Amino acid sequence: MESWDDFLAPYTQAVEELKVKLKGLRKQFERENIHSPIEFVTGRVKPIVSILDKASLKDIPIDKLGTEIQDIAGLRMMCQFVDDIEQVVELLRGRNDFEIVEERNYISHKKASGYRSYHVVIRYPVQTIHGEKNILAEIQIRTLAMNFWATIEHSLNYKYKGIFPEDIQLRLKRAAEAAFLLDAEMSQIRTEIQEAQRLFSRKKDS
Ligand SMILES: Nc1nc2c(ncn2[C@@H]2O[C@H](COP(=O)(O)OP(=O)(O)OP(=O)(O)O)[C@@H](O)[C@H]2O)c(=O)[nH]1
Ligand SMILES: Nc1ncnc2c1ncn2[C@@H]1O[C@H](COP(=O)(O)OP(=O)(O)OP(=O)(O)O)[C@@H](O)[C@H]1O
Repeated sequence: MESWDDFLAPYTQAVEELKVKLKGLRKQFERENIHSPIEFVTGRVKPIVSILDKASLKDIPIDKLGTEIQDIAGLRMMCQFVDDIEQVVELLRGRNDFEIVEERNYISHKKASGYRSYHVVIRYPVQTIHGEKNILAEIQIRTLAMNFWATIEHSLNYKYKGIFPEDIQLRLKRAAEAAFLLDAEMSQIRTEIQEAQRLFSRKKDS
């Protein structure tokens, strides 16, 4: 079997390239002075311990890691508003530098934990000195509020090793709903401000 360094090299390459490409989208919106549906982008290569944990949990043989674990290369795109998420997904669907292999909508179908995000799994071609290598990468698209909840829940989960007491589970679910309500309220405020601005400029013109 190849070394971890050799195995992970194309994933590292893909994460670096995709970070540049996806951050580039934000820059294009900024340059054209229009609201960017992308607030910021992060990426990481899955830590080896986490790959091994997932493989053992899901009974994945070592020679199938690249095909069975979809998030060895992971990107995350944070949006201000829930509506921005659909716009980002449309932008991804329109690209021709990778192929979308799966979409998972955990916004309309939230997870039992309360987790919300939109996941897009892509097949990305990495150019290597030995030719093209296709790898899978997972892009998670979420609002800042969804990210706030998921980040804290993830770090608490780590401390509790995945098994929360029931009352904590319930409170986390409620906190996820509170984050979702906050998203809805921010969208509503934005719509009202936009309507007021439209009325104001119409009055000015007449
Ligand atoms: N904080 C948090 N993150 C989650 C939760 N569920 C999923 N995620 C994120 O989403 C990824 C898994 O995405 P899924 O689309 O559920 O992938 P899967 O292969 O079906 O499921 P896993 O076996 O959990 O990886 C995880 O690696 C996390 O980054 C959750 O309840 N809390
Ligand atoms: N797609 C992604 N983009 C950016 N960061 C991510 C992505 N997925 C996970 N991370 C972050 O990378 C770190 C390590 O992730 P790790 O893969 O161990 O967690 P996980 O995603 O919850 O995995 P698992 O599904 O195996 O439990 C965590 O801080 C996690 O929030």
